[in-house]
Amino acid sequence: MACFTEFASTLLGVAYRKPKTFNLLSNNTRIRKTTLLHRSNSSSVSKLLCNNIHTRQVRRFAVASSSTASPPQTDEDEEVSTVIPPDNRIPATIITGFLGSGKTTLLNHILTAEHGKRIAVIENEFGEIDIDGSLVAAKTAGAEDIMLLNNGCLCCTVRGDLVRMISELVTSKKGKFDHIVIETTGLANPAPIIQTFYAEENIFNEVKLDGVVTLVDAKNAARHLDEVKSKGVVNEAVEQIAYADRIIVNKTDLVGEPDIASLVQRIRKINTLANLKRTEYGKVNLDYVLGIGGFDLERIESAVNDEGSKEEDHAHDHDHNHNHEHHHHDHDHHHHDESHDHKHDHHSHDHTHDPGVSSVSIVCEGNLDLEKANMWLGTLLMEHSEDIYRMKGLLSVDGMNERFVFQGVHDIFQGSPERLWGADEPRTNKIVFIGKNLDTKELEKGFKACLL
Ligand SMILES: Nc1nc2c(ncn2[C@@H]2O[C@H](COP(=O)(O)OP(=O)(O)OP(=O)(O)O)[C@@H](O)[C@H]2O)c(=O)[nH]1
Repeated sequence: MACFTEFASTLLGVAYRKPKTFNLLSNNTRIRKTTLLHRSNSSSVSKLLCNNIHTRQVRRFAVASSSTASPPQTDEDEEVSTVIPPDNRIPATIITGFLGSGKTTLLNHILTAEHGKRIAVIENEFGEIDIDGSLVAAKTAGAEDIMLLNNGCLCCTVRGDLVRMISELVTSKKGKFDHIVIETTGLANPAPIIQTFYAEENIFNEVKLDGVVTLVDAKNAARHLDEVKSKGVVNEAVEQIAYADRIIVNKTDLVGEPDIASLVQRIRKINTLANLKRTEYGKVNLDYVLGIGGFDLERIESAVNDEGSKEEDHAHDHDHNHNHEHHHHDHDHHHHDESHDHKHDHHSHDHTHDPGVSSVSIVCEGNLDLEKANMWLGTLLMEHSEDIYRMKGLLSVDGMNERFVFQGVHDIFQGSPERLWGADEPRTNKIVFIGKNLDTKELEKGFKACLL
């Protein structure tokens, strides 16, 4: 717990201080059962991702010291394992999506479907006080609990309320529900909501973020994505797609195939990590939206491996996969840069179109030099964490027999050694960044410079 306090205070104080160097990985040969989560540290050398923390089959926060030296080995250290410990916290799913995209429709579908899960709902209806109208089905279906946040938007003013509500659920109703679903307002930016799950000790210890599900209105989304915002103002429609683990292109009954196809293409350029489905009235299999594991280190491999080829249950699956095959086989890196698709140069410079939100992937065989990788990734996070919305990766570090998996949201970084590399398995590094103004060439160059 002390560890978390340390983490939390670091977390609050870090934004304004920059370290000279930054250490992410430590090259100890002993790998322990541990899942680490760090936020950028103010010390001159800060480890985000290391394998020498004294953690014994528990999941907890940790902030590494300002020294690169390993702690003394104790008897405890004899127990060495590469297994990421089981996570029994209550999963929480965030449903987001632009105004009218079908969030409540999906929620009703979740609550009325047969899945045997007892679900607690937190609904953020900005300015509305009546949940009866929108969640009739939910109420009659017997959602375990429906809590309403209606005095502001979750992403702006009522995060404290969210924390209180989740705390209330886990203290007074623990054991009475299996899953929390949070429906945001249509104008919410998911980032602060996601960060709540990591920043609040009580929540982090009891509840794990399962995933972000983003509804996209097949008819109106393109217009929202195109919307020009004042400088510094985010385009929520773009942000909601960028942070998603699951994308549901809804209301497909209202538009023709060409429009849907071009929207899907557009979405893919923003977020190559998320799975995508097309639906009418939010009708998806429940396991598509519950039990996602979007922030689980255990699932990093499938996320980065399937990247760019994850449209499900659709006749165009084959074409889509085919189009993306070369990403994994023909090149050692690739990128998707939305900015190439937009011709908004004529906009006056005090307006921005958010064209820079895109995905960048690096896939490259070889072993990373530990020192260099630390420096590169650490500096990247310190300097660009605001622009890096999400990232996932699987690394091959020289001298480390285990694969190293990590995921991050802005300056929150979580990583762990995972299973051993197979004897004949190619030691391939894979990293996917989703973010704003990502400089593909710089990222590739920086990464490759870390290879031995
Ligand atoms: N034609 C059509 N209408 C849909 C579909 N999905 C939802 N709707 C309708 O679209 C309207 C908006 O749906 P909601 O589920 O309330 O959307 P929402 O995202 O919760 O809306 P806000 O909370 O206002 O942001 C409702 O009238 C739904 O019945 C669909 O696939 N096709």
